Amino acid sequence: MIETNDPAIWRNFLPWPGPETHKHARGRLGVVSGRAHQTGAARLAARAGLRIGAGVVRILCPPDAVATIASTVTAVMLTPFTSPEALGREVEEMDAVVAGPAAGLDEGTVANIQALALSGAALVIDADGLSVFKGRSAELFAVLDRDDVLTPHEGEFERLFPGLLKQGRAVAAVEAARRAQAVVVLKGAQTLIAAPDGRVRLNPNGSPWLATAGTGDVLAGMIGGLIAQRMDSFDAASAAVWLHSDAAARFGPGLISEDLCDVLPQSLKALR
Ligand SMILES: NC(=O)C1=CN([C@@H]2O[C@H](COP(=O)(O)OP(=O)(O)OC[C@H]3O[C@@H](n4cnc5c(N)ncnc54)[C@H](OP(=O)(O)O)[C@@H]3O)[C@@H](O)[C@H]2O)[C@@H](O)CC1
Ligand SMILES: Nc1ncnc2c1ncn2[C@@H]1O[C@H](COP(=O)(O)OP(=O)(O)O)[C@@H](O)[C@H]1O
Repeated sequence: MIETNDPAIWRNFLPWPGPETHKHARGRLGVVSGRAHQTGAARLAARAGLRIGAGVVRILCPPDAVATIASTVTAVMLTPFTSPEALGREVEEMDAVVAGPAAGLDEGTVANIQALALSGAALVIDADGLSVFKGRSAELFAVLDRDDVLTPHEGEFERLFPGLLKQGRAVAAVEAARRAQAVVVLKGAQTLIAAPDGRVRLNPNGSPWLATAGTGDVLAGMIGGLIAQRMDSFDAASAAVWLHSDAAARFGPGLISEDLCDVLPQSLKALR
C-alpha cells in the first residue's frame, strides 16, 4: 500500500535540541566533495545539513579543493583526505555521510564509497555515487546497510536498475529498495520514498520550483542532517523530501538551490 508522505507520520520524530545538548550531541555529518572545479554540490549539501540541525558538519575533500572550499565556507568545517583509507578514518566519528554529488565518474568514487561503507556512519549516496555503479550495481548493494539511503533521479535510477521503471514508479521504488536493502528516494515531481521492508510513501507537496540545478544536492544534505541527529533513515528521508518541497513552495518564483537553506527555517518552525 502506498502511504501519503504526510508530516503526521514523522513529525513527532523530528529532532529538536534539548536544553542540555551540545553541538556534537546534535549529530555529526560529513559531506564528501569532488575535485577543485566541482565543489559547489558538496557545499550546498553541507549547508543544508547544518540548517536542518546537525551540530557539526565537515566537508571532506581532495587536497586540490581545499583552497576553493576554505574560501567559501564559514560554519562548515573542512578536512582534506588523500586516499579512500584516509577518508574512511576521517568519518569514523561521524553519524552520517553524504557522498556522490559531483564526485566524478571514476574508480576513486567507487573506492571512496567502499571505504565509507566500512565506517559506522550511515550513508546518503547521490548523483555520481550512484551513476558510477552503472552496470555493476551489485558492488554497491553489497556494501550498503539498511540505514543507508540512495537518492536517484530517474536517469540515475535507470543506471542502477535498468528497465525497472517500466513497472511503474511505485513498484520500481519498492523493488529497488528490496534489491539494495537500503532506503531509496526516487526523485521527481512526485518523489517516492521506499524502505527495504516494502513500505513506500508518495510525496504530496512537490514543487516545480525545485527543477533547478543543485536542489538534489540540498536534499541529500537535509537527509544526512536528519540521520546524523539519529532520526530513522526512512523517516528522515520522508521528512527531508517534504520539507524540501515546502521550502521551495514558500520561496516560489526565482528559486535557485542555494535559496532553499535560507527559507528552510520557516518550514521547520511551521512544523514545530
Ligand atoms: N553546483 C554543483 O556543483 C552541481 C553539481 N551537480 C553535479 O553535476 C553532475 C551531473 O548531474 P546531472 O544530474 O545533471 O547529470 P547526470 O545524472 O549525470 O545525467 C543527466 C542526464 O540524466 C537523464 N535524466 C533522466 N531523468 C532525469 C531527471 N529526472 N533529472 C535529471 N536528469 C535526468 C537526462 O538525460 P536525457 O533525458 O536528457 O537523455 C540527463 O541528461 C553530478 O556530478 C552532479 O552531482 C549537479 O548536482 C548540479 C549542481
Ligand atoms: N517538476 C518537479 N516538481 C517537483 N520537484 C521536482 C521537479 N523537478 C525536479 N524536482 C525535484 O528537484 C530535485 C532535483 O534533484 P536532482 O535531479 O538530483 O538535481 P541536482 O543533481 O541538480 O541536484 C529533486 O528533489 C526532485 O524531486
